[in-house]
Amino acid sequence: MWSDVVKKKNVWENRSQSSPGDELELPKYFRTARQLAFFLLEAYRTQDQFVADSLQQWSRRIELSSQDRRLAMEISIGVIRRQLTLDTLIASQLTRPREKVEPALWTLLQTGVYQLVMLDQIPDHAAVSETVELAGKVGRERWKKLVNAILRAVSRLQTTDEASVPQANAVPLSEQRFRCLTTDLFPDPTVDQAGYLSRAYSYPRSVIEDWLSRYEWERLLSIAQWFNQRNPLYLRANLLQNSRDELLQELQSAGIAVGPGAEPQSIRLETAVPLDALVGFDAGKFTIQDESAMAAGNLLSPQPEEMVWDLCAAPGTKTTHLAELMFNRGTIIATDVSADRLDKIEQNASRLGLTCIQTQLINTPGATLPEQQFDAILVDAPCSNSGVLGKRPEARWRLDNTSLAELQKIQRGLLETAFQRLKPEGRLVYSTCSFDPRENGELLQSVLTQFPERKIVQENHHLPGEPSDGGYQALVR
Ligand SMILES: C[S@@+](CC[C@H](N)C(=O)[O-])C[C@H]1O[C@@H](n2cnc3c(N)ncnc32)[C@H](O)[C@@H]1O
Repeated sequence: MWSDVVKKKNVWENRSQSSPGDELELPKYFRTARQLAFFLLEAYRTQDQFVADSLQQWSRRIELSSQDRRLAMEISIGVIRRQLTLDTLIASQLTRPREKVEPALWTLLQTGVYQLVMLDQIPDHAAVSETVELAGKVGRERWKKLVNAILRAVSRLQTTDEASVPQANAVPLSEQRFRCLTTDLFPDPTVDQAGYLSRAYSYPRSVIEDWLSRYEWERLLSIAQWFNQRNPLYLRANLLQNSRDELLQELQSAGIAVGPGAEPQSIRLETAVPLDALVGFDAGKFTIQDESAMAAGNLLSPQPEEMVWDLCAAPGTKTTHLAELMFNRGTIIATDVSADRLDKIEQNASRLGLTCIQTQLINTPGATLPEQQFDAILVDAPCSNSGVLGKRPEARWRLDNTSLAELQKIQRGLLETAFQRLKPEGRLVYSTCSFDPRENGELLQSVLTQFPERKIVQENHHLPGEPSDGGYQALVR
């Protein structure tokens, strides 16, 4: 899967380890949101397991209302995103060094502090008492005293005052809304911009320094905030099943707040809606896809009867878009290195009623690359995911130059292979969900020096939040 190509790195890896035999036992059933959140975070810390994967693995053990399930997701994803801010708050109230605190206890403190500081809807007394109680429920009575003391101390750090601009005592809550603390916990943003952004918005300092070299302060504040908040989701209407207007009307009649997006097929969901409330999904009327990703298919604009190669295709969100644009006529060879994820392309194609897609596993012994020449090729390369850090909470902690160098090698190899299979009059789209020029335009330009007959004819640069995910696409002829 895509994550195989990115060096796995656990941000907690330097912490002291629990003593042998001291492991927490996984509950038979998860019956509270906070308990589930805690174990999701522990699975991430100890096994480097993504929250979404643990949820899938434990689905039979989860006995929660959809509201509690959402709270568990909010806390676990929020803690992964905002851990540097939470750690700063916790460490400021501890008298002993962090290494002397059991790692699982630290996780529990993070969940409590997240509820105290970041969740307006949870009263402080509930955040404290529920977290203390959870310590007992996971069999760690001895943690209760410290949890109670630290959470109460963090609660006292908060004031009811809010600021509208960054300052050393201000925790960002939403765009131009900051919670003031009684003391300056973060670096002064007028003196150390990178230090403030890194600590208060929770990003590795090296990432912030890189962004600061490319973007002005105000824009960077918007980007840093955008990745930390809940943002609108987009649907792609399957135009072979219904027009966008028909789908808009159907969703509106079901009481769902929606509006048309900027791409011809896109629909913006104005509020968060559980998937099972979205009428028409099983019937193949739409796919969940960000608007900036839809732009890739539209840029390639494959035509009916063409021979198309989608080189990095799984799980097929873009492949199925290409098939819809071709009115399901012609051939799309959809290749990937992940067999499990290739199955997902077939499931998606079947749900959407698309039959022109042929999947093929590549890079395994005996498997070969497609032999023929293509009219159109999509290279949707594995990348740093820097444009989708909000949707992939773990990704911000994996952004570093070593991973980038590995990814660039793969991206270069994929592009070279693709250009060799492109008909002379053919067209290729290179796309990533990153807004880092080093794996976008700069990389493509350097590959094109080997193919001087090819030229970039259009580039889309999507900055995060303007208006949706960050990403890049280039059309080459
Ligand atoms: C950005 S994801 C593709 C998402 C997909 N296009 C979609 O829209 O659903 C990148 C994909 O590249 C695949 N991949 C990684 N290395 C590859 C390689 N050397 N050749 C082909 N695919 C590769 C990964 O398995 C992953 O599925």
